[in-house]
Amino acid sequence: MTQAQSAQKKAGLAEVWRFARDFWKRSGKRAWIALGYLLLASVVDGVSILMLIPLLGFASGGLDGTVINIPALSFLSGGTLKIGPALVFLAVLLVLQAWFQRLRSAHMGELLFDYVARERTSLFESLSRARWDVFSAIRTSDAEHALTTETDRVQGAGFCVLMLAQTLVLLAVYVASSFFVSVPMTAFACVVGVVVFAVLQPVRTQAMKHGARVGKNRKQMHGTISQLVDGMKIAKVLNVETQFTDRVKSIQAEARAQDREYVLATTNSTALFNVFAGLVLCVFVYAALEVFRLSLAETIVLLLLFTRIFSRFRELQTYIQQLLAVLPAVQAIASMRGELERCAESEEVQQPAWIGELAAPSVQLRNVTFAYSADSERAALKDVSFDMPAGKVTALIGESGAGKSTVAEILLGLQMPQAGEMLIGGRPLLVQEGRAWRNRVAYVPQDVFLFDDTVANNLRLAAPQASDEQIWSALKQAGADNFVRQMPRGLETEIGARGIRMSGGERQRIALARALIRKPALLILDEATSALDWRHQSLISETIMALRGDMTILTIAHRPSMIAFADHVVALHAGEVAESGAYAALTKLPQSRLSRMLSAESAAA
Ligand SMILES: Nc1ncnc2c1ncn2[C@@H]1O[C@H](COP(=O)(O)OP(=O)(O)OP(=O)(O)O)[C@@H](O)[C@H]1O
Repeated sequence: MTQAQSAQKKAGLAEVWRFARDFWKRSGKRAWIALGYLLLASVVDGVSILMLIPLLGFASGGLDGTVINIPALSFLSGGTLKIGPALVFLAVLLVLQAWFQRLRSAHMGELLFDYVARERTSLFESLSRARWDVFSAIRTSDAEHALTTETDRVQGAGFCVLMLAQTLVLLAVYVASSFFVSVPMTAFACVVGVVVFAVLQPVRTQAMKHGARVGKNRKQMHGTISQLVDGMKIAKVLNVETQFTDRVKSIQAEARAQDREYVLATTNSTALFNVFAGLVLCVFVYAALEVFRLSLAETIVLLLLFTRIFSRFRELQTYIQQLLAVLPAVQAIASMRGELERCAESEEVQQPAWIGELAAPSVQLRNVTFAYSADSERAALKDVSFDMPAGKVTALIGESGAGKSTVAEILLGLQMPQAGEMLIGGRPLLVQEGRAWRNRVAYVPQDVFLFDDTVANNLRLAAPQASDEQIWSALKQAGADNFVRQMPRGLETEIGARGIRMSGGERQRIALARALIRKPALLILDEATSALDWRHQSLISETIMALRGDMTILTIAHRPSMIAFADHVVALHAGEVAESGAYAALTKLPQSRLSRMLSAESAAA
């Protein structure tokens, strides 16, 4: 065995032990209760097998035969038993066994359910607590995969630990029972079981490797399939659905090849176990009858116990194998959670009085430099400084990739600049005040997110205490009240997957209403009206103009209609401020970026 193989073997079993200990500790007393019921059921099972000896004695010696040669059972009735009481006793044992097994299964089921629910919730909590820069670097499909498929595999790991505990208990009970019949024969069965278990070590090593490969493959499959489903409309338009199907087929074929390899290895191990068991059984019968001169009844019971002992060894192998195959999922989730926890935002929402009292503050960026990652070739924002006057509307313009959305993320406190600072009402915003600041900011992005829930609940996400009147008023401000009134159940209409489907423009108006209901100090509109027709755009423009003074507003837009009402304009170019000034002043300069943008738009119109 090479050094690497030996290290892997140790790592594998050490991981099994570590996970089992951790699982047991986390499951608390419920795991012990389940094990207690299991122990009771197993002891009853062991005794009922031993009961077969007197029963077989009756069968072979006639109904008056009563003497049994087992000291362990002599306490029952001084070593003698009649058929009637023996059968009643056996029946009671069977009922008890069934009842204990039922209690054990119920406890195990609840235990596993709670375990996986805790794992999933805690991973979700870690994701939701992570800093935005860390969260946004994770692919959506990877997060979904970890929260669904991988967490289900963790449940499988918990199940294997319970089954391993059960197998060990049963093994102990059967070994103890068969010791009462014949010590040497029991020792023989145990030695054979241990030897075969040891011989199958390479299969267990393979199981762990397979588990790691499966985790990687399934993550890739999940990511690709979710991308293909998202892109189905484009596939249809381009008439390339078959290419999509081919890609699914190819990742499926890869998964199939891996699974086949694993199934072959594991079924080989089971077959090997069974062949061994068959051969050893023959030797066993010969030794019992010819060497140890046991009675027929004792030999039959020993055989029964022997097959059970051997089956337990096979189960040990199977469950350890299965556990090793799912342990990579446990490790992947633990490392993802650890990573996220290290980058968690402070949970505490420090609510400094000055933020709570803000009405429509001035907002300034001072020499802000920001790069998405330390090794990125160029910074998304370079030494950016501009002012958003208190209670006024500032328009942020610039070509695609100029850095407008990055500015929005910094203003929202989601990203912290590597250099420079943001001043709110003249005060710098500290890292730990980011969450409190977001309570006072509303944001409407281009890609609107709405829950599959009622209209009212979508708005109450931003203001849980809002009354129906307040909701209607926000909808009216956003120009959404008319179409909501026409919906079958008004505010209580389900939207999204479970309810009616809305147009892009309608969704944007609901999202705007959700932002307005918060009565924020700063409102950020990031291409928020791109899907609206001119009539609704001008309606929203009027709403925004009316909000001037109540809040400070930043509008990121390409269309003149969403800029025309701005007091102040900032133009970005390649991450730098290229121009900044009053709207009226900039429009008077024919060479200003704003004038050129407006004239290009009107020429295109
Ligand atoms: N999550 C990210 N990770 C790495 N780079 C990013 C990320 N988001 C944006 N960038 C890069 O930062 C730069 C500025 O992007 P940003 O989205 O702020 O531009 P924008 O002006 O909003 O563009 P658009 O008008 O097309 O939305 C671009 O070069 C972009 O590639």
